[in-house]
Amino acid sequence: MSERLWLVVPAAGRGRRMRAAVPKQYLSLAGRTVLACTLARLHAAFPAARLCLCLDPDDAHFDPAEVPFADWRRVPGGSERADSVANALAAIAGEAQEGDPILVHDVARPCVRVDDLRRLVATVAADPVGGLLAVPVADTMKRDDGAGRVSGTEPRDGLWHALTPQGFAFGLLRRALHDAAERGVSVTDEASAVEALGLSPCLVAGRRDNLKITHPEDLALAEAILAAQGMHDHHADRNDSA
Ligand SMILES: Nc1ccn([C@@H]2O[C@H](COP(=O)(O)OP(=O)(O)OP(=O)(O)O)[C@@H](O)[C@H]2O)c(=O)n1
Ligand SMILES: C[C@](O)(CO)[C@H](O)COP(=O)(O)O
Repeated sequence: MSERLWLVVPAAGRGRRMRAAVPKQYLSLAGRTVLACTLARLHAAFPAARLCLCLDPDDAHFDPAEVPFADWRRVPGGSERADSVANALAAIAGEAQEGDPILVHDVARPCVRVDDLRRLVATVAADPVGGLLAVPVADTMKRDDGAGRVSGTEPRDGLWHALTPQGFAFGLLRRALHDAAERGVSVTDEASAVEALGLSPCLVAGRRDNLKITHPEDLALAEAILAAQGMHDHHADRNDSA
């Protein structure tokens, strides 16, 4: 499976909400960078996959030594996350087959577990549309009134947090992102572009500790999660990157 698997890792963001001196993918985590941690997890799960790493063309922090994959390429990021992913798909258009599985995973999600990665790939490989890792909402959800007060409580039955990775066939995903861009539909994940085609991706229940490092407090959370995950995945990562 992983021989023909393409991994697209959007890593061209500026990390504005993190308010750090460098983009958040280059902050230190578990003795490495966030980027190195995330790529190590992906490589532990899919060592033979082909990696498209979306980077800001002006990225001055990237170190190619942090990439454990044998077959990888750097792809210019775009103005939005969806543009970065679309650029990656355009970069492999001459090699990828319509049905090739594309797995898109945020570089900002270094705590994803190898088991979840492999379960998602196996599930979407057998699904006619594709799908995403997600977790059911566990908190009561409030909508604000724009002035810092509650305007109402949203029903949470059937509500999920979309995570990554998200997996779809190359042809479908490229068409979905192109159509969304053509129609001016803003999408913040791959699944919403596929939904805009009228399709329904499958939800694959994942772990709640698949945190997206977004705000300053998230880095310490990620450190604690990786420590709590112990030698299992961490050992696999270390073995992988040794
Ligand atoms: N033009 C962009 C914007 C984001 N990303 C990537 O998409 C993922 C999710 O985006 P987000 O968490 O919003 O990262 P940033 O855009 O860097 O954060 P912010 O919105 O706070 O600036 C990240 O891995 C980020 O690097 C990307 O590849 N290209
Ligand atoms: C793709 C994603 O991680 C799913 O939750 C999320 O949509 C990314 O959003 P961001 O604003 O680009 O971080």
